Order: sequence, then structure tokens, then C-alpha cells
Amino acid sequence: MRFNAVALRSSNLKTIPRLSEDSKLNVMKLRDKGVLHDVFPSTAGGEITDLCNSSPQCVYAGFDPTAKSLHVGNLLVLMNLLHWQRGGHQAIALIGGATGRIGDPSGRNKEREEQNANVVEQNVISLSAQVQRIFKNHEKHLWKDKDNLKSILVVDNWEWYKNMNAVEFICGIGRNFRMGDMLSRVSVASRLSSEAGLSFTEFSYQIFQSYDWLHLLKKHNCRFQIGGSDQMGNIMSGHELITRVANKTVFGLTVPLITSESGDKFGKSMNNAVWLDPTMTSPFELYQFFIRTPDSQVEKLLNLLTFLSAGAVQDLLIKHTAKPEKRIAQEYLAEQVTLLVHGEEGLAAAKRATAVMYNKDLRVISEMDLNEIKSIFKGAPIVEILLQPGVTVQQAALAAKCFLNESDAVRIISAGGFYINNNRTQNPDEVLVQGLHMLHNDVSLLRVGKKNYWIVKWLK
Ligand SMILES: Nc1ncnc2c1ncn2[C@@H]1O[C@H](COP(=O)(O)OP(=O)(O)OP(=O)(O)O)[C@@H](O)[C@H]1O
Ligand SMILES: N[C@@H](Cc1ccc(O)cc1)C(=O)O
Repeated sequence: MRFNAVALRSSNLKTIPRLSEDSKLNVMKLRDKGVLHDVFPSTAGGEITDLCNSSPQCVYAGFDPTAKSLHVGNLLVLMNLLHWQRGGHQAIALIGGATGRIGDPSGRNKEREEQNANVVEQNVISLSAQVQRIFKNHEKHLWKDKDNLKSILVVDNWEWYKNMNAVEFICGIGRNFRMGDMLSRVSVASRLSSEAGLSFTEFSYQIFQSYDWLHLLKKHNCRFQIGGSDQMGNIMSGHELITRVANKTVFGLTVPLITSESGDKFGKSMNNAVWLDPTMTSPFELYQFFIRTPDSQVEKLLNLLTFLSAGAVQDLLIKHTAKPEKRIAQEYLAEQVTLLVHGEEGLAAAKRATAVMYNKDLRVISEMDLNEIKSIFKGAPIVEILLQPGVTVQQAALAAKCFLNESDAVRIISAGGFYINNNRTQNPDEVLVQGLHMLHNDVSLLRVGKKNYWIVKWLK
């Protein structure tokens, strides 16, 4: 899988004025890195700068628990919250225990399936823990400054809807929304003109996201909301509600959407997510995903998903371009993202797995337990074989069912298509040796051709 980030539109750049280096939140740095896509209201750049320079601000971003994990697309929004946190501001991650059940129509061409309340509840728990873990990893491994960071606040909007009276909500909040404005949102208009249409439930979504902002404004003086660029319609609705009822100016910021090569938004709806949960996308797979970034994309992703300044990205690219085959830039990107998402242990596991897959490093495999080997070679059959003295290469391969019959085994092994622990083994009658063919953990990794693996656990 590969992905592209939609480029920062130059027209938006003008609206965000440059900040002095000593500003609390150096928006200039974010702008130079292409991390900001849009600002609402579009002329508010100066005011945002002044507010950020004058005192710590509060910012929030929401994530709907429609899966048990966040994904790489969401990471861009989390990175933005982290930038604010680094600037001394209070960041809030809102997990939409209520909105996740309603379903945001933004960026969707059909109605979402109704979510089971228990599943949503479980997802809220796992997303909250995931966000906390990422912020912890950041503070532990990527924040070298002596200043303390304000802890991330994780809230669930089910908290303020669970006891809400429907009539009071419609009378008190619904009244402030004009049908014309609601119908004009891209997420609504595009669905209304489609065959799939739009239910009242999804149509009402923008009211809930707007009320969330109002709630957080009242409770935490939260004047900023950030989200992917598909969230601009919902953010504008919230802005309108607050302008009507709260006599406070608030601001929306969006980040570019990360898209696949075919231009689809990377996320749950498109079934192309790269997950942040290690049981869904292992640290090794996440690491490899970024190692495979094409050269044409790597600058953009270094800017979006690492904390390197725009200048430092350029320096790294100069080194990279001198020896592109070494993939220095991709390696840095993969390391930083894996460290942020999975911590030091996850990064170490990803590097160990990379060594197993791509080097003949027997030491690495022999230090792994069976579970780690299984997670690297997902889908490879695991075969338990009773160890007989004098067992040969051919006997082991047949016992593991690497070949259909003896003649296939002899032919393919002799032709050089069979490997034990990543070493080509061409003599079918060679007797297996402990420590070489059978590793210290009593495991052997058998391979036929380039990609077909069998994991053998020897029983003694
Ligand atoms: N590919 C992406 N690039 C940048 N931001 C993204 C991407 N995918 C999601 N986001 C942002 O992450 C935030 C949370 O999104 P959400 O939890 O609804 O995930 P999602 O993948 O967009 O879900 P779905 O595909 O079900 O709509 C939103 O601000 C959204 O715009
Ligand atoms: N609507 C956002 C998630 C969200 C939920 C509630 C909010 O208050 C804000 C944002 C999305 O689907 O991506």
C-alpha cells in the first residue's frame, strides 16, 4: 500500500501569518511543513497568532469509535494535537461514543451500518487507551525539551448525551441551525443527490459535532477544533452555533487528507486502513509500510508525520539523494512513526522482524519466541514435529508438508528452491544440525521459493 498526501493549497498559506520564533505555538513551523490545509474563518490567521502568543489555548479533535483502532490517517490529526501540546497548549482528544453511533456522512457515499452499542463502548475504551499510549510514547521517546507538557485530556461525548433530554436538545440547540446551511454542506448535498440518499440520523450528525464544541468551549474554554479536511463542513456548523449562542470567537483548522495512490482517503470507510493497533497491523508491518514509501512521497510524509523542521527534512533529503538505495529518508520516517505508535519495544520488534525477513541473521530468529515468529510470518503454517535422530532435510520438508510428494521435494531442493532459516539447502540427504538447522529455541523456518514459509516447532 502506498499513499499520497494532498498538497497544501497555496491560497490558504496567505491567511496564516508568520509568527516570531518565540511564539507559543509556532504556526509558521507547521505551515512550512504543509501540515495545515485550511483555516476557518479564512481571514482569522492574525487573530489565531495573537491568541496563541498571548496565553495557552485549548484545542480538540474528535475520533469516532467505528473500529477498535485508529489508523495512519488519524495519526496526522494526532500529530497536530501533539504540535499544539508542544507549544504549551491543552489538547483534547474526543472519542465519539455518541457520534460513532450516529455516523458522520462526511466523505461517505452510503449510509453506515448501525453500530452495536456494546461494540462502540468497547471501541471507546481501546481508542482512549491508544491515544494515551501515543501521547506517552511521544513524551518518553520524542520530547527532549525540559518543559513539562500539559497531559492530553481524553473525553467521550456519550458522557454529555447519555442523560440529555431529546425535547430540550431539539428546542434548545436544534433551533439555532438553519436548514439552508445544513443542506449546503458538501457531505449532505452530495449524498442527497446520490442514489443512496441520506437518513435523518446522519443528516443530524453536524448538530452533534457542533454541540460537542460548544460543550468543550463552556467546560474548557476550547476555542480551536482540528480535523481532516473532510471535517470542514462540520467545523463550520459548530462555528455558526457558537457564534449564535456563546458570544465567543472560535476557530477551525484542518490538515490535508492522506490518500492512497488511487486518490481514496486512507481510512476505515475505504477498507484501506493501516492500523495503529499492533494486533491488527503489527509494528513490523507498520514499519515496512513506511519503508516502502516511494521517493516522490517521502519529503511530504517526513513533514507530516515526524517532528523534523522543514529545514531538517531538507538536510535529510540531501543525504538521502546522495545514496537513494540506502533509503535513509524512508528508514527515518519508519523509525519515527513506529516509535511514536509502538514505543521502543515495538520499534525493536519491527527491526528484528526486518532482519529475519531480509537478512540471514540466524541469531535474531533464535532469540525470538514462537509468538513473535508467528506474528512476522502471518499465515505461515506452524507444524509440530517429533525430533528423530538423524532427520534429513528432505524428511523435515515432507513432514512439514512443504511438498506434495518425495519427487517434488528432491527436485525442488536440489534445484535450490528450498531454504532452512533463510539459508539455501540443496542436499536433500543432509542431516539437520542443532544450532544451524534447528535453532536454540527449537524452531526451524522452512521456505520454498521467495515467500512460502513453514514454521517448525521441534518436539523433544
Ligand atoms: N486519511 C486521512 N488523512 C487525514 N486525516 C484523516 C484521514 N482519515 C481520517 N482523518 C481524520 O481523523 C479524524 C477522525 O476520523 P474518523 O475517526 O472518523 O476516521 P475515518 O477513518 O475518517 O472514519 P471513516 O472512514 O469511518 O469516516 C477526522 O478529523 C478525520 O478527518
Ligand atoms: N466527525 C469526525 C469525528 C468527530 C466526532 C465528534 C466531534 O465533536 C468531532 C469530530 C469524523 O468522523 O471524523
